[in-house]
Amino acid sequence: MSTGATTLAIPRREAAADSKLRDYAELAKPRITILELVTAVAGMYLATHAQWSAGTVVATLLGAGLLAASANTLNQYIERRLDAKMTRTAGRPLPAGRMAPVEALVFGTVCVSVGFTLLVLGVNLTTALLGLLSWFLYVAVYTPLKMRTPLNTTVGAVSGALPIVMGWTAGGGALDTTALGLFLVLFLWQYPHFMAIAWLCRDDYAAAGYKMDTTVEPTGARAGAFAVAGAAMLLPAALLPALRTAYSAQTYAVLTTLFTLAFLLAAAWFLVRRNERNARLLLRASLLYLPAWMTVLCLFGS
Ligand code: HEM
Ligand SMILES: CC(C)=CCC/C(C)=C/CC/C(C)=C/COP(=O)(O)OP(=O)(O)O
Repeated sequence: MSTGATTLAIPRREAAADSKLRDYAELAKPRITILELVTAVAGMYLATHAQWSAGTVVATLLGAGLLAASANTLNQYIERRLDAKMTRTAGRPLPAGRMAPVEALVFGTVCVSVGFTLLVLGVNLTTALLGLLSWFLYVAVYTPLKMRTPLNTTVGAVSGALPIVMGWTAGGGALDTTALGLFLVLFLWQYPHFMAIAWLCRDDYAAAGYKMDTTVEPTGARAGAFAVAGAAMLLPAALLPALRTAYSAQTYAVLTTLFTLAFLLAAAWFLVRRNERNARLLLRASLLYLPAWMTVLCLFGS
């Protein structure tokens, strides 16, 4: 009998360790963090034309990844009681009670310390400071502002647009017009991306008391207008990073203009008919737009 108890005990322990690991991963919001890291790789590729050292790539990804994981963890630590009120987030480790808040606090603090140190020592000071700025804006400005004003989105968008610039400076790029162009594309892209989500999750946001564009103006017309404005301004902004390039800039300009127009169309369609289907379409378009733009940028814009 005791043999049976032993064989059963091991898988249970493994399962517990596995679910603990999954909880830590969930604190880092892996899908957002991974896409952020992909943008950093694109920025770095552009600066180095892939003549990069493996050490710098690893240090940049690890450092930026730890900073993003920390920011997302501390955001969930601060919002643990509010997350419990929203269907979308109630199952997260803290609101669901699977993890003690102090555990998340320690994890978030360790990640930001290690991540920042890694960027200072293994990459360069500019990249480390940009990372710290992004972390600070997300944790200390964006997160508390969500309860006060819909302007929170603008602050969140600055934070979310910095990792591509971090990749650029990690690869030796200067804070010049190319860096500004990269920043602007990511900054503007977040308006259609988030206005679609703000519409889809408006009941959740209202239940928790968040001041989002779709809770302070529930018809969604304002959110739709922001989505269209963001996508429209992408048309000139997306051309900036290719200004310094030679012959292939034309191919880049044509392709980027084409799918920015498609993105704009999805935003306009959402503004005109604000329903679940069109909001999902716009969200999906946003998640396709970024990889498409980065691919074209790396192939033809560098
Ligand atoms: C103002 C800035 C932003 C806000 C407020 C925001 C908010 C959100 C929220 C609430 C979700 C979850 C949607 C859901 O559960 O259905 C989400 C999904 C996502 N966001 Fe964002 N986001 C922002 C910027 C970004 C940035 C900068 C990136 C990466 C470059 C990003 C990448 C993603 C990805 C990959 C998803 C996952 C979609 C999925 O679950 O399949 N977001 N965003
Ligand atoms: C290098 C570094 C520090 C990168 C940070 C990147 C980062 C986390 C950007 C913020 C993007 C953003 C505003 C997401 C939404 O959070 P939310 O709080 O609205 O999402 P939620 O409702 O799902 O919690």
